[in-house]
Parts: sequence; structure tokens; C-alpha cells
Amino acid sequence: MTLRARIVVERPAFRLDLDLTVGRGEVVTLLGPNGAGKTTALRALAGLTPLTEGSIELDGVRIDREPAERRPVGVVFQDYLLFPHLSALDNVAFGPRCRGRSKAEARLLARELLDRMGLAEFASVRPRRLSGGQAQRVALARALAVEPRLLLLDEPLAALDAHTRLEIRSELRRRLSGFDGATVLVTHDPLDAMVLADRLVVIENGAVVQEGTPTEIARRPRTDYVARLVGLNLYRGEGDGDRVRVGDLAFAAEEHVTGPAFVAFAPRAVALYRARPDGSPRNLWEGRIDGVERHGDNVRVHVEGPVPVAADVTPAAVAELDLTPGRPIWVSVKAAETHAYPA
Ligand SMILES: Nc1ncnc2c1ncn2[C@@H]1O[C@H](COP(=O)(O)OP(=O)(O)OP(=O)(O)O)[C@@H](O)[C@H]1O
Repeated sequence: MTLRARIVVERPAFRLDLDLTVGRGEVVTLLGPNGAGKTTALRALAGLTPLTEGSIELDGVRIDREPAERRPVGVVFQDYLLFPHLSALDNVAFGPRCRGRSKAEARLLARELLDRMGLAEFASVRPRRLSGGQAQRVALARALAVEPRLLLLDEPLAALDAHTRLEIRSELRRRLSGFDGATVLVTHDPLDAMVLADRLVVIENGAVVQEGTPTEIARRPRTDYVARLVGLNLYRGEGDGDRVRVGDLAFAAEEHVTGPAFVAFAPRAVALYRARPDGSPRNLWEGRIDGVERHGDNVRVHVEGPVPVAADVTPAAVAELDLTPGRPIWVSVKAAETHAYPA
């Protein structure tokens, strides 16, 4: 493990108590409602908030007694906090300079990083002339410039508009997968969490309530918050432009994707049938009822099969469908309600 931490921060009306381990190259997302303690945890890892108790080890070495600027940690803040009066290049070169690199070395390193982020031609541009996505890449380059072994990102997509967000989300995932240290990311957006994380750690009121891969968490929520949060079926597969293959299934979706792809749809987009439906709707397969539970005014049906799926049906439909666990059932999802995007 690269990062091994026990983070305890006490405040008059709040206590954060968190065990966190993150492996090499792993992206762990801290997910939780407002006030859960996510930012506090991140700030404690960065050395910006003191620990009340606990310790933080990176590659077996304790870093929690080191001041922030001595820790091998890179941080991307929510609004990036780029220095407005410095060019993109100097923003990125700032960290290495502070850590004792010569001006020429720091600028060389910064230039390489900006190149890697596809920002070579923006090196001399000041932050206010960058788009949200570009500013985020500069902030990521700046965090990586100190050659961190731990990368921390606080709501890295929050400053972007909804349209840019989709694209930047996939791009950020690719960039994070190229980093071989440990990454801890904080968000309260479930889709960001699902897409960006190898593993989710859900925190509520300063404590971990659930931990696992996005699929595990989505399949078996343990708290109302998590259940509401993951109101999505989500799979990872391979797109051929027309369909996205997930195991034995090939999903037709609204969007066309080639290469590694996610497929997502809401449980309310899923229709269930006792017998194979007439015609040949796309995205159709046979499964077996795994479980049934109340979900707001509806009933959530879990179906096992080639992929596990959650379907929301009305109480009236429940009677018609005979939802006994183990019973075979046909599942279909409209392509128009199925979303695909690059993984
Ligand atoms: N500087 C501070 N002094 C005192 N209390 C604070 C301070 N910062 C945060 N808190 C409190 O600590 C708790 C955890 O806050 P924190 O910002 O870590 O939550 P969060 O999960 O990041 O929430 P959000 O998603 O709203 O950013 C909250 O009750 C908050 O009011």
C-alpha cells in the first residue's frame, strides 16, 4: 500500500475518524453528503489541517509531522487556485521552484507537463484566459509538478458547466490512470465518483459507512444516502461505435462510443416482462429475480443474469409480474434511455 492513514480530526461539534488505505496507481474517491468531512480529510492528508489523533504513512514513512510544503503530495483544489498573475507555465513551475529546483529545471519540467496535458500552446497564457477544462489541466499539471506520491483532488469537476463536465470527466480519468502514486479524490457527485474511482469510500457524519468498487456499492447500498446516490445501473464495457459490449450483452445507446466505455441507465428505464416481449426491442435479455425492495413509491427489483440490474416498477406491476426470487424474467432497456460514454 502506498497510503495508509488513520485520520482523526475533532472540532467542537464534529469528529472525523477515518481509516484509509490506497494502493499504488489506485484512485479512491471519498464520497459523502455536505458536511460529512471529505474536505477535512483531504486537508488533513495535505497537512493543511492538523490531526487530533492518528497517523499518515506514505510508502511506510510517516508524513503527518511534516509541514504541508515538505510532503510529497500534490493538490488540485476545487476552484484550482491558480495564481492569476502568473502564466500557465509559471503556475506549474512554482512548486518545483519552491522545492529547490533551479528556474531552468522547473520550467523544463513544467513545459513537459503542459505538453502531456495537451496545453503546449497555452504555456504563456494567464489563467483568466483559459477555459474551465484548460484551467483544470493546468491545476493537475501543477499538482504533478512536485512529483507527488499522493495526489489529492477536491471536487475537481465542480467548477465546470454541465456540458464540459462530461467530456472532462472521461479525460480526467485517463490522466489519472497515467499516475502511478496514490490518488484520493473528494466529490459529492455520484456520477463523478462512479466514473473516476477504482474504489469508493462513502463517509457520513465523519465516519465510513460503506466501501467498495462502484459496482459493489451500486449493487448493495447500505444506507439511504448511498441508495439514493447510486440511482443508476452502470457497467464498463467496450464500444464498437454502434454498440457497447458488456460481457455477453451488446448495448445500443443514445451515444456512439468506440473503445473502453461506460453504459449507464436509471432503474426506471428498465422494463420487465414475464414472457419474451413481441417484436425485438434492443437491449433485451433474460435474467432471474434476485430480490425485491421498496423504493420510494415504487418497488426496486434486482435481477441477476448476464449483468446485475436494478429495475423500478410500480406496485401495480409487481402483482402482474409475480416477482418471486429465482423466477425467470425478461429485461429490456430502451436505447434512448441508455447512455454510453468513454471510460
Ligand atoms: N475551519 C472549520 N472550523 C470549524 N468547523 C469546520 C471547519 N471546516 C469545516 N468545519 C465543519 O466540519 C464538518 C465537516 O466539514 P467538511 O468541509 O470536511 O465536509 P465536506 O464533506 O467536505 O462537505 P462539503 O461537501 O459541503 O464540502 C462540518 O460540520 C463543517 O461545518
